[in-house]
Amino acid sequence: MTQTAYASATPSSSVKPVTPEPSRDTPAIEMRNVSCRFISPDGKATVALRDFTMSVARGEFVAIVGPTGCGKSTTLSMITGLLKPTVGEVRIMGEPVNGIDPRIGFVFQNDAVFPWRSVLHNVAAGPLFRGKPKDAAYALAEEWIRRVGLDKFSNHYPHQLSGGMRKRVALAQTFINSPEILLMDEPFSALDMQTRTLMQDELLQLWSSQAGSVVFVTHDLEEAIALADKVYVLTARPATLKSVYEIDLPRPRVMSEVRYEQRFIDISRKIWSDLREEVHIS
Ligand SMILES: Nc1ncnc2c1ncn2[C@@H]1O[C@H](COP(=O)(O)OP(=O)(O)OP(=O)(O)O)[C@@H](O)[C@H]1O
Repeated sequence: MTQTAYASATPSSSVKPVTPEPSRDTPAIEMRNVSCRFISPDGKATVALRDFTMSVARGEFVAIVGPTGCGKSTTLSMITGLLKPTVGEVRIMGEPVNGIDPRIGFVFQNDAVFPWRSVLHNVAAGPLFRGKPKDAAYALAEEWIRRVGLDKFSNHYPHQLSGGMRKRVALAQTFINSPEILLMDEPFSALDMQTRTLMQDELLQLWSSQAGSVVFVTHDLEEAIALADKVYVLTARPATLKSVYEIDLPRPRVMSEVRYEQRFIDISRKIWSDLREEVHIS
């Protein structure tokens, strides 16, 4: 585990020139000295993020933790292009963010499933929307439904499924589009502990079968450490980057076991001592 001080983040002079076909070395996501300020209708300013720098490599799994309301979701919104930074720059595969990018997939706390569509129609919606022929889209949807263990529930509607099953639908809906970048905002926080552990295992299996990068926002430090290659710790609002930890736990990781390993406990203790100060401030 190595800790990188914020001040030692890569300087902006090392930004590589934009090329039509970025090399595999170009980070999937780069946020350089990004700040975000909201102005309310009565003119009050809220600084949600200040001078934030992050680089996510191809295929890397990054988790972001920080006190409530510090600016974690705001960070994801800027990667999606839904929100523009007030200051600084966000790049995707070496190019400035320009609107909604089809290479990016999302999974949020609330399931983005259509309640009036069956599991099959929900999972097929993405490929159909992207212009895939109907037969191919439904065949692919069936394949993904099988991969997330819902083959017996293809014709069920979301209200007939448990929270964990709906989350599986959400994962199938996202992974079917082979996203190069996956953004996850507290995706499992509404689930009970046991289902949550199963879903974390499932996520790691799906992620290791594709070459995508993940940015995973969570309140749960143990979840962040168990899943990620790197954990970014944010300060209390206005959030700045406090520290970055590389998580050197070997893969594949088994969620129900990894938390009991001594190395995991040591890493948790170290990062928690950093995060605790911020949670107390907020
Ligand atoms: N559109 C907006 N307009 C005004 N203020 C906003 C807007 N979006 C977020 N904020 C404010 O910016 C700050 C950061 O919000 P954000 O949702 O990014 O925090 P968070 O770390 O994801 O929170 P949580 O941990 O509670 O999910 C908060 O104070 C929030 O009220």
